[in-house]
Amino acid sequence: MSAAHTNALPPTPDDCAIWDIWLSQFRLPIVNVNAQVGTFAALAEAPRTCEDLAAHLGVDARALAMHLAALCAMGLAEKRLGMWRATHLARRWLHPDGEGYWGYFCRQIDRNTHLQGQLLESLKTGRRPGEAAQSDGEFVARPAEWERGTMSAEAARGIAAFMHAHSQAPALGAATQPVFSTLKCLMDVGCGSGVYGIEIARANPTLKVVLMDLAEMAAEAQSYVERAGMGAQVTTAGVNMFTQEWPREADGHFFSNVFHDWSDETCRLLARKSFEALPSGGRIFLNEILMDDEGTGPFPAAAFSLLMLIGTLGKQYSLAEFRDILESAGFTQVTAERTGGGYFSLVSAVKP
Ligand SMILES: C[S@@+](CC[C@H](N)C(=O)[O-])C[C@H]1O[C@@H](n2cnc3c(N)ncnc32)[C@H](O)[C@@H]1O
Repeated sequence: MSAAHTNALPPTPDDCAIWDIWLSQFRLPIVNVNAQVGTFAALAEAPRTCEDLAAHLGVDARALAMHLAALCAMGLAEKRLGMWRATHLARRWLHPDGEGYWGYFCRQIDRNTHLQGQLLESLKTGRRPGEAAQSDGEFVARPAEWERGTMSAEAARGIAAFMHAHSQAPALGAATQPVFSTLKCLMDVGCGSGVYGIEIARANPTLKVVLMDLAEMAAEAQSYVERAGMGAQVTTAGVNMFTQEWPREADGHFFSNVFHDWSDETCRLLARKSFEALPSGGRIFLNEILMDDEGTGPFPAAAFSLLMLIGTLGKQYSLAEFRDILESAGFTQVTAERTGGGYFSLVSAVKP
């Protein structure tokens, strides 16, 4: 298709259908892994908290919480007053003693044994599948690159292309948010290809944008800036957000899909670093697919969270969890809105 033809297409920021397609690969393996560890049988016997259920099954409670959210979103578990139980569907069709137990069928029809194995291991251990799995799964190997604080130019190119695809629509959605017009300079921290900073700059011609990432990724983002013809407004900075001083000129810090890569403790550290570097009145933004407050879904957030479990040190957070993290650093006025960019929401808070 020619560029002219592509540009003539309506500029929709909605790519939810594509997300539904790729996240659907998690559905059957989640059911099979939970049948295997005994989740349905245990939740058919008695309602239990996530922690009690984890102890009963001998699995990791944090990982189990992510599975329960996905099972709830699929109609197989429900949460009432903090207690989880199997729904009538799961009691009838997924209890191993039930007449017409679907477990045998689902197990045999599931061809995605790779994902099944990764989900099972991480559910049992609470950690990413081991080194052997990391070498043969593309998206598993990639985050390990940035955790070392450095990467090859080739790895940066691959990660940027991967991220660019899944971030183009949500970047268009984020860019329409009026709050960015109130800022002078926005720093896109952990920018990847820079797609968010580029689109937000395009929508706000007086806004200066700094794309910040590890040196190799910042160099890669520079090529996206040049291709977009946005060099007059958008610059890049190679900075390790954990070990180096942050540039100080920005009155807004934007993180997309960055907090979800890290533990609660590391997110608190990032929030503190942002707070220190912002002026009074400055804003922090977290662009993420949010879990609901109860940890009961929705499915895209729960499945994406499981991808984080097997590939990173993080998970998808709820607004309640982000509020706690941001307030612990000193931020106030924590709010969130769906941007219209796919499933993403923009969390925003202010440094008093
Ligand atoms: C999941 S990607 C998100 C990219 C982009 N924000 C997006 O949503 O498309 C996480 C980004 O964080 C960056 N990152 C990881 N560790 C970093 C560090 N120590 N300093 C700066 N950036 C880092 C990675 O290089 C990567 O580009």
